[in-house]
Amino acid sequence: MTCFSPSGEIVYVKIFHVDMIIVNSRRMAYELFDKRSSIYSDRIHLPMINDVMGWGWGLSFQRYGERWRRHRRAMHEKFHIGVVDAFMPSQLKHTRELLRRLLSTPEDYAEHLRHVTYGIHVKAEDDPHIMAAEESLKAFEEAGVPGAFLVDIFPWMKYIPHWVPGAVFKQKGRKWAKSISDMKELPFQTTKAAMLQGAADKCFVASHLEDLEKLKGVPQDQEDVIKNTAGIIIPTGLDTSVNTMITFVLAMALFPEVQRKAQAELDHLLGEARLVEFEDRLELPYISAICKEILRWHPLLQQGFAHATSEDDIIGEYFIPKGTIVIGNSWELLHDEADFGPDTDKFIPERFSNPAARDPALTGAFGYGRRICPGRHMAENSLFIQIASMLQVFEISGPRDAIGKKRPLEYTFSSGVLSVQSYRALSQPESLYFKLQHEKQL
Ligand code: HEM
Repeated sequence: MTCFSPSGEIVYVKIFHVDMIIVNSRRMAYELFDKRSSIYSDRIHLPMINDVMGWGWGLSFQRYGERWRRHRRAMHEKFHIGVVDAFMPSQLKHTRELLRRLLSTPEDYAEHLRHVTYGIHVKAEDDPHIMAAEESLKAFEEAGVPGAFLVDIFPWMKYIPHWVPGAVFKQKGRKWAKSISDMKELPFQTTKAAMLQGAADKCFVASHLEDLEKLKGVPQDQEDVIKNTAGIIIPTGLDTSVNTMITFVLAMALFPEVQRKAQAELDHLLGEARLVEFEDRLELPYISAICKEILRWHPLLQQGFAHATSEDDIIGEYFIPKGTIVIGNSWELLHDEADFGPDTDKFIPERFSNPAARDPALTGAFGYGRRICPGRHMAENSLFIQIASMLQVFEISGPRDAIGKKRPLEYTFSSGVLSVQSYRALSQPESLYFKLQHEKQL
């Protein structure tokens, strides 16, 4: 069953016994996710992810309440806007490494982005931390769509033993559960062991554990809270940041006039004197506008990440029962011409020179209300330094044929929880050009 509010601002859908509303306007998103945030900040319990795969410890899947609040606080303490600049030296160092890697094998740009995004000391190939996180992410891609597994509709199925013929979901779940557990345990144990030897870098886990030693009267399970929170950083932050950068590479190949304008801004400020740094940000308004336009033009989570209601509610004449899935239609909000000016399907960073244009980060690109992405300040810093540095050093262009003639650029975006650009096509050796502009500085 489907019904629309007269204005189309919300759409109500019922699938089997599941109630769902889709929020299509910024006004309604503000009304529900912000003004009524105590009702609209829950998540539904997905038996496949939480019980079969054992991922209930992940902040993103936790129900709204005291447990979630403690995990969210642990995240906030290290990533809020007042402290996040502490990551800048490491973000800069890894961006420089990205440039050097791009210089040697530009065709592997997607891999290089993946490798340097976090600044964890990963081995070049088959790093166990990254492999566990990537397996878990693949599992999430499959299981994160509500209803993808029947056990989400008939929760009693979670009791079926894995050896029952046909219980494929249980066999998959067992396999994924191992990667999900490794993803949480391995980095935590590695850091703890390094701390004991006095050799740990200042990182999320080390800094929390140091604080913990000094604090008195903390709950006994606080170490678990730290471990759980650390364990969710890679799966929530890695694919989102890397794929946003891959969208940037695509946009630069598709819109060379934007790239030229950005490079002119960088050249005017820095010439060949030095490589760009965080301190230059205020003097690079066009680069900052590109960062915003990347988040707006093709948002990675087009339908956000589903919230749920924790109490019954009434919107106008509609009754919204407790347990309703609530989806913020981020694509719609980020393409609303009333907020972003004309031609919102086109990549036009100039739209942000109008002071009335909204900030995409606060219009759905990072989600909504109390659940809004806690890593967004760190992500925005990463985007800025990586985008500015890549534009300063390379010219990015689309595919060429054997004699160097430009070929049309083909690309697709997937339609899963994350709308990921198919970079397989783009990363064919001959297909993307990174022409060097300022090698000396590397
Ligand atoms: C460009 C990069 C990123 C994008 C586009 C992005 C986007 C999002 C979105 C749309 C949500 C769902 C919010 C909601 O439920 O309303 C979210 C949640 C979350 N993000 Fe991000 N994110 C990014 C980077 C990061 C990074 C770098 C981290 C970690 C350092 C991170 C950690 C998280 C966590 C833990 C949640 C779950 C929050 C909760 O359920 O309370 N994200 N993100």
